[in-house]
Amino acid sequence: MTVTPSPAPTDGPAAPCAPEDVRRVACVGAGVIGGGWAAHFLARGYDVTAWDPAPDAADRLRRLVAAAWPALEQLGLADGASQDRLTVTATLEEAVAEAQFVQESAPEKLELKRDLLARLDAATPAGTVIASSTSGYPMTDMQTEAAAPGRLVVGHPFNPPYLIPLVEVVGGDRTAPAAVEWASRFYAVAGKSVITMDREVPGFIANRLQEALWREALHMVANGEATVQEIDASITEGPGLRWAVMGPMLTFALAGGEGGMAHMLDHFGPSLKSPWTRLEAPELDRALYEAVVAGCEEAADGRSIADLVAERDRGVIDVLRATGRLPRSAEEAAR
Ligand SMILES: NC(=O)C1=CN([C@@H]2O[C@H](COP(=O)(O)OP(=O)(O)OC[C@H]3O[C@@H](n4cnc5c(N)ncnc54)[C@H](O)[C@@H]3O)[C@@H](O)[C@H]2O)C=CC1
Ligand SMILES: C[N+](C)(C)CC(=O)CC(=O)[O-]
Repeated sequence: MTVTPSPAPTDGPAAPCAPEDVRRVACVGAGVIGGGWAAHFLARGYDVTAWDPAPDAADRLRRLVAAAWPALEQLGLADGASQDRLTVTATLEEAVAEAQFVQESAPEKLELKRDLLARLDAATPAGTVIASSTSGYPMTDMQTEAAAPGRLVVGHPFNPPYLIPLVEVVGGDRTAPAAVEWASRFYAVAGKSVITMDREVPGFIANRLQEALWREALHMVANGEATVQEIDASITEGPGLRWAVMGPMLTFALAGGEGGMAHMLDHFGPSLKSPWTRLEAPELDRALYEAVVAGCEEAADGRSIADLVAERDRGVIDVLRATGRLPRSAEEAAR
């Protein structure tokens, strides 16, 4: 993981301020992820301006932030942090007019992202870094319409951005390396755990891995080999418990006993040639779609989405505490 210092982007005017001096962040697109980002930045004591074209966006955003707030109080709010520091604006231009950092979280549609990033670039103070939450589009493909593409980066979060620390940062062909460095430093200052990638990779790192798992899960549902509930339990009762502590590489190194990864590879490496994986994604036809949706409803067992969000948030906080990423008690926090 690389987190680098904070020079200004090199093309065009310098960034208006150092990452440490940012006070005002704009969140553009305020659904699940934009709302989660807004909650995170508010909890970290920033002023947040937000814009979303949906007619009910302001109410929806305020509800999302209010629902996240108990979890954020448990994590510990920054001095001065308040939901009152959120301003929802009537136009995109107002949202970004005084922004020192912009996080774009609009729908995952390439043409929409291209146009929106160009519009943001035209409206945002010169030099201010603009990050996209995209889950997979390379910035090279999204920055084509912007007049100053050098300040556009990907800042890929994980749901919910106010609880899951990781953000993957990467630029496109026309991004100034200094903008990538500035964004990485800013996210770190804002309390995120940052992986700065030095090249564009399909799916970044974590989604590339998640998609491999997801593809196999869909194959198993499509072929009736496992139910939705069995798939979820196979992770939450199995490897998922280890993955919160140690990633897949070190976890498997331990599978080699005293011999570590070298023995693990000698022992199990040849089995990678077995046809365990199906590599091609299955056809997401109506039958598979309905099987997955019905399976999730069965797994929810009457719990609403709000119930599940609260349950997830409690669980993630417990895991963060148990693994020492958060203080376990008030005494430990004071030390
Ligand atoms: N949902 C997830 O788990 C994750 C999503 N992402 C990425 O975050 C971005 C947003 O995804 P979600 O929040 O899940 O979607 P969402 O559908 O919950 O929210 C999208 C929001 O964008 C608004 N919107 C529509 N057109 C817009 C425009 N032209 N300009 C600005 N806002 C517009 C919509 O009204 C909606 O409120 C996508 O790029 C997605 O790939 C990244 C990580 C995780
Ligand atoms: C489902 N998703 C591909 C949009 C998920 C992500 O991009 C990251 C996450 O939250 O797991």
